[in-house]
Amino acid sequence: MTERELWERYQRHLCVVPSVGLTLDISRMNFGADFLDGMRSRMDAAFQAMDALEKGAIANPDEKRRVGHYWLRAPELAPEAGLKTAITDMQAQVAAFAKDVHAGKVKPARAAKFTQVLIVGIGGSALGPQLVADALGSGRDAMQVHFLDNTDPDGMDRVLNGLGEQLAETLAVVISKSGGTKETRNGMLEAEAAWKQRGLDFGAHAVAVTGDGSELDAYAKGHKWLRTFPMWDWVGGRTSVMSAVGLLPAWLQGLDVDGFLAGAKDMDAATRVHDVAANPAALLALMWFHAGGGKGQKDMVILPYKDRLMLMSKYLQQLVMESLGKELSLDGQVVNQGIAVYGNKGSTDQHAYVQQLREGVNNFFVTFVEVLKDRDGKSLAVEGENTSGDYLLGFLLGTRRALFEKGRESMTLTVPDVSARTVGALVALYERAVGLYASLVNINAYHQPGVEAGKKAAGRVLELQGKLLSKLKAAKAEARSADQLAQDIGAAEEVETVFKLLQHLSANGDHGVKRTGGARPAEARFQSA
Ligand SMILES: O=P(O)(O)OC[C@H]1O[C@](O)(CO)[C@@H](O)[C@@H]1O
Repeated sequence: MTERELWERYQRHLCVVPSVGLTLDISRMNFGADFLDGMRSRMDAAFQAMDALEKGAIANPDEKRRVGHYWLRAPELAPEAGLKTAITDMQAQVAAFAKDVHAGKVKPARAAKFTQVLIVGIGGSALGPQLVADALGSGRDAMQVHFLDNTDPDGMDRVLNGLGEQLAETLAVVISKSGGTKETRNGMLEAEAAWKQRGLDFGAHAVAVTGDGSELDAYAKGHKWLRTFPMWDWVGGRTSVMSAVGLLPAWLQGLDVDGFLAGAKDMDAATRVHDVAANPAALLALMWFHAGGGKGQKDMVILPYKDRLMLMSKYLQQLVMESLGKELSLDGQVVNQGIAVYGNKGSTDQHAYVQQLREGVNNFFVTFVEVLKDRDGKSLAVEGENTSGDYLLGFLLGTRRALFEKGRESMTLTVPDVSARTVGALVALYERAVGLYASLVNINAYHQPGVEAGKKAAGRVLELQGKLLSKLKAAKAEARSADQLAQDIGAAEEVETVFKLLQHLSANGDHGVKRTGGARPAEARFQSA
């Protein structure tokens, strides 16, 4: 194609969303002239499924749940008055609470005000708040936000020790929809211990966001925490950033929550239309289908040319992969669907994996995210009249061209700035695209049965550890091999897990297990010290 023909193709397929100032360029995706027409009936069915979902149909049949994240920014569209009130009440509660915190009406015992927020959560109960905090935050925020999003002891030490004396002015926000996620429970207990160590009452520094009646809810109430805020079964964790999960941290940080919700609402209006050419979510879903043959054969590389959007790929990794990575279709057929997502930020990635994108295995499509506004205020001319921002665009366009020359496909999302409105709009755009794509490939986007297997297996590992420790204590100073110990606890077949457990126990002082003997598994001996 000549440059002129590409320009024509760019204009013909450019999807413009004036309400949020966003455009989606699909001209560098190599779909044929009849692709969009050929997909029309599938797409119509996807639109109808989405319409039904928004009206309150059971869109998550496996869990028999409704899917209501679109109502979070348009409560008036909720199918029942009770749902609408639940949302507006939640919005009012989190806003009022944050106001009281900022004003020092809700205050810690040993400081005039809360100045720091520690969010404890994982997956959808952390990724949204992390994206928003990083995209929109600054040193001038009302409160600074920190995260515990794993059960890694050293990771937690780093954050808690970093807060140090500031724990006295830190508000802990423990977020878990289910209220039973072990990583979050552990983070909460470790945080509680850190507060206690400084003679502080954790409950007077803590709030929870969780489902009514959950373990966390009971703990928070039982330990007289400051407040609990609701989470509902009709909001999925990975689409919860506009529930109290994301709104409470954003309010506390002092971000433009109204703009965030308004951007999403405007994007919802734009992506609700059944006209594919005008609907960027439909076009995204169709391009994903085109690129991967409806089977996820190509990975989605998310490349925002903006530091503030660096967490977008991490956020979309959960949204896309937990939603679309499914073994079974809605009809129960084995389909093993999914699209792998990765990325970081440009132009940084041009000095890392973009080499492979241009010359290596062609198993991906790129989504560039271009942000028109470089910075607040004027820029320095770094070379001639060129600014750093001019370079950033130059690198984006250069990479887009270099990839296209080698037959590697890309799309470009262009937004005016990184503002609350834009981030809200981007979240809403991808939420809708994921839902539509799921319909195109006939899967349930709203459950995550695969995650349970790993959780169950982890439970078994910890059960084995309990047995092992009892045995080691009973055996006192007698050194035994992993094989012998596995037999001792009636788990001969699980000797590899037993060895891994012993290796970990003996590397840490917590349980008093000592390792002697050789470096190879069969030579190692373990005993209670
Ligand atoms: O909010 P919760 O219930 O703690 O769950 C956290 C995350 O864990 C998952 O259930 C997966 O294990 C995600 O879907 C969810 O976002």
